[in-house]
Amino acid sequence: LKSPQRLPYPPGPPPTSFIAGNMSDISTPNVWRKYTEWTKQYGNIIYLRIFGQPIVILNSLEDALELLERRSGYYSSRPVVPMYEIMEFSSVTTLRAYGPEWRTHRKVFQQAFKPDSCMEYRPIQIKKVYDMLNALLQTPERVEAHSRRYAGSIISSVVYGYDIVSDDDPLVELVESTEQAFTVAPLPKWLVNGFPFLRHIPSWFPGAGFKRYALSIRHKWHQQVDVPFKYTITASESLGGSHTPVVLSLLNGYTSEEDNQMLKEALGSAYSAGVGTTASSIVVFLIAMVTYPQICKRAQDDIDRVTGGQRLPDYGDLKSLPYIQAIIREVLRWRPITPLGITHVNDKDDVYNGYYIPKGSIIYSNIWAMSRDPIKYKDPEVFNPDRFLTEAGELNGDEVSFAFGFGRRICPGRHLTVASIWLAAAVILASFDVEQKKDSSGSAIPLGVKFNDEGVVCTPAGLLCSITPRSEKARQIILEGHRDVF
Ligand code: HEM
Repeated sequence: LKSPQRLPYPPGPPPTSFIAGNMSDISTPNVWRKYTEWTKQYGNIIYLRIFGQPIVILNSLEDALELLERRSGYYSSRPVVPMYEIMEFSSVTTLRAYGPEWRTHRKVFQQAFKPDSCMEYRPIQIKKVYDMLNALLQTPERVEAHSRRYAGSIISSVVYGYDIVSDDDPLVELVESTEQAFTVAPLPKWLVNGFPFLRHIPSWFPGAGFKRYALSIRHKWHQQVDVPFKYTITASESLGGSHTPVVLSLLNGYTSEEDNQMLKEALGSAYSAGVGTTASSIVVFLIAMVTYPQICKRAQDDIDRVTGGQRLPDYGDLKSLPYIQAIIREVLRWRPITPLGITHVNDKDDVYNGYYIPKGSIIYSNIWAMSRDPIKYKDPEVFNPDRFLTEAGELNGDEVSFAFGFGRRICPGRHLTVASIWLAAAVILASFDVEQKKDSSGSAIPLGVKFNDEGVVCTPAGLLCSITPRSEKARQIILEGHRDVF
């Protein structure tokens, strides 16, 4: 038998620089589209090298399932990124190396966000969705901020029992900075990522702006972990009511100093990982509704059939509204928020399909390419929820779970987020007409939306659209419901 090292690496473009390897190949916006294009030339598994670091891109679902799920015992670590290290983001659940501490984090997530636990959070989601509807009645043009607040206030209420009451809440500000740092820090534009010794430069040194930025983010990350946690402990007496915040319900199981720290970090990570992703998915849903008015109308008809236009839909209607569930699956597929997933690393040499995959390779799962599989998803650029329905109008088995990653590192917040997005979509459609904006002469105004094209997440911003109550009755339902739940 040949030793793995003697087998070829998977195919890929030749390096363009002796030292930097394929660096120039990957330094382009929307690089996931480029990787998808490359499959025509190199096949589904592509190999690159950057400053000597092996990189493997998995473009097909089958390969990702084989390596990242079936072999997840040794494909579940994360790369060391110097910028993240300086920020101390290596303590974020998402970025922790595979090992006992990461396992403790996952235990926290399993306890807090497993399907059964998520059922208990539904009253919070309902309350927060009324809040969002009310905000949309007043300032529909601020829809992106309202979606963010909806997503953020669900997590902060569930986890900390802390009510976010305004967009300039300090917790919101903190998480915005750390979220942005999470997405830009791994980019090759930071020299220190290619030359790790630069991390030792003192922050006052000329040209060490990267270090000052990273240290300021470190400080914010520590605050994000500590401040809301302390709030819950200090205010625990007054946080009675129907829901016990996750911090208080789990605290007794994490009493040692190390465990307590893990609990804090995991819950701080939930907030970081769950706000922008959920809010962006709601914005993608709105973009789809404005772009495909006939789909919006069909969904509204479906909801009216179930509610008679006399009330808002809620979780009790989930099964009666499969088309709305199909819309959410299509949202996840059409514009994946993490088009290249979160990178995995293998901790031992491996052989796959006759190719050598060296230990320590950085593995990208090209979720973008998987969502564009032309056999599974005909006309992949078209938003078409029907691809998730059978002829009888029932949901098929494709839950687009690849949008949430793979194996042991699969997104632990997926049950919560799908429920939050579904509810937001159902009540917005029940209450509002979501259409393209018109100027005073009646001409349609372009959507104005731009998707972030670099970094870890691909999120939309700048959406312009018209969101108006469907009727006086719809307005009344929101106002009365809002009064009742608050
Ligand atoms: C539409 C919304 C969301 C999307 C598309 C999404 C997607 C993802 C993806 C692709 C990963 C990487 C999985 C892998 O490494 O293979 C991930 C990890 C993670 N997600 Fe989500 N996510 C969403 C919402 C949430 C929410 C609401 C939470 C928290 C409640 C959350 C918490 C996490 C955490 C902690 C990880 C890291 C898991 C680990 O490394 O072990 N996510 N997510």
